[in-house]
Amino acid sequence: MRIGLLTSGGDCPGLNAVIRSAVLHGIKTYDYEFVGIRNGWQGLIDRNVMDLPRQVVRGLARTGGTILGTSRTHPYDAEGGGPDNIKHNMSQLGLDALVAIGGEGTLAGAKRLYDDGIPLVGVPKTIDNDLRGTDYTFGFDTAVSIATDAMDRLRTTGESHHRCMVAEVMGRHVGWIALHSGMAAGAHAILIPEVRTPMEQVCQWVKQVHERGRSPLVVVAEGFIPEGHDDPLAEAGVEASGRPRLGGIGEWVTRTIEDMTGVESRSTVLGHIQRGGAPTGFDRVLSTRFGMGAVDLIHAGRYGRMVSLKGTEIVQVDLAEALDGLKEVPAHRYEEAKVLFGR
Ligand SMILES: Nc1ncnc2c1ncn2[C@@H]1O[C@H](COP(=O)(O)OP(=O)(O)OP(=O)(O)O)[C@@H](O)[C@H]1O
Ligand SMILES: O=P(O)(O)OC[C@H]1O[C@](O)(CO)[C@@H](O)[C@@H]1O
Ligand SMILES: [Mg+2]
Repeated sequence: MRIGLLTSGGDCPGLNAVIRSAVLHGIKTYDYEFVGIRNGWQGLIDRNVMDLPRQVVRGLARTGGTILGTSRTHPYDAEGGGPDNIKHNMSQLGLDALVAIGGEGTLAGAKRLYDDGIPLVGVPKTIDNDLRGTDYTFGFDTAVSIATDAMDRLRTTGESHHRCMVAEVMGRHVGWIALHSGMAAGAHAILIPEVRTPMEQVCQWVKQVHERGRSPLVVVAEGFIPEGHDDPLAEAGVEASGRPRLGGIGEWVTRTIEDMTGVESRSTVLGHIQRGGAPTGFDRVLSTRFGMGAVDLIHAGRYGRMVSLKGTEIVQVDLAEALDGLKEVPAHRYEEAKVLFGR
C-alpha cells in the first residue's frame, strides 16, 4: 500500500507530528510506503511530491509548520483540478489512498473527492477548533497557550499605565480561541463572532473595571461583528480566493472604547504568531494519535471517514457528519465566561 499525505488550509502546530506518526506507524505496523504531497491539493494537481522514508520524519513531533507546505488551492475549481485529473495523477504516482489533513474547507473538498471515487481519510486540524465531530482539533491548544502568554504580558504593562488593553486573536467564524485564552488570562470582556455584544455594554464593563482600580483586558476575535454592523472588519482586502482577509476589529474596538469611556487604550493584534512555533504537549500527543488513527482507518478500508477525539479516545466519524455545520461556542459557555466580566 502506497499512501499520499497532504496538508491544506492554514498551517498549525502539530501537522508535522501527524506526518511523523502516520509514517512511523504505517511502516512499522503495516509495511506501508508514504509519499508527501507538497502544498495541499496543488501538489496533487502538479504531481509535486516527496518520498517520506522513516529518516525524513525523525524528530518532527516537536516542530511547527508543515514539511509538506500548504495552500488554499481548491481541488475542483483550480486549473488542472477535478476528480478525473486527480485520479489520473494518483495512478501516475502509484498512490492507493490519501490522508487529507485540514480544516473544514479542506475536509469538504476531501468529502467531495471521496464521493467521486477517491479513496481517502481525513485528519481534523485547525487552530480555530471550529470542526464538528471532534472535541478538539490539534493546533487549538497551542494557539490558546500562545495567546494566554501574550495576554498575561499585556496585563502587566496595562496595569503599569492604567490603560485598557485590547487583544485581537484569530477566529474567523467562531470564538474558541478568544473564549479560552480570555478566560485563562482573566479578561474583563470577550467578544466573539457568535455574540453581537453592543459597544455600550463593552464600555460599561471597561468603566467598571477601571473604576475599581484595575486595567481592563478586552479580548476580541477577528470575526466579531459589533451590533449595528453586517460583516466582520476586513481592512486588508481579499485573498486570491476572494475570501476577505479579516483584521482591524481590535483597533476599531480600542478607538471606540477610548472615545466612549475616556480610558486610555491600546490594541495588539496577535495574528500569525498564534499559528507558529512548536506544538504544546497536548497537541503533540493528539496529533500523534490522529496520525496513527488515520493509517488504521486506511488499513481497515474505512474511507470517507476522519479520526476524531471523543473524551480521551480516538474514534472515527463520517466526514459528512463532521462537516454538518461549524462547531460554534454554545451560549452557555459564553454566559459562564461573562460572569467574570466587568464588576
Ligand atoms: N466545499 C468545498 N469543496 C472543495 N474544496 C473546498 C470546499 N471548501 C473549501 N475548499 C477548499 O479548501 C481550501 C482550504 O479550506 P480553508 O481555507 O477553509 O482552510 P481549512 O482547511 O478550513 O483550514 P483552516 O481553517 O485551519 O485554515 C479552501 O481554500 C478551498 O480551496
Ligand atoms: O494565513 P491566512 O491565509 O492569512 O489565514 C488566516 C485565517 O486562517 C486561520 O488561522 C485558520 O482558519 C483563521 O483563524 C484566519 O482567519
Ligand atoms: Mg477552516
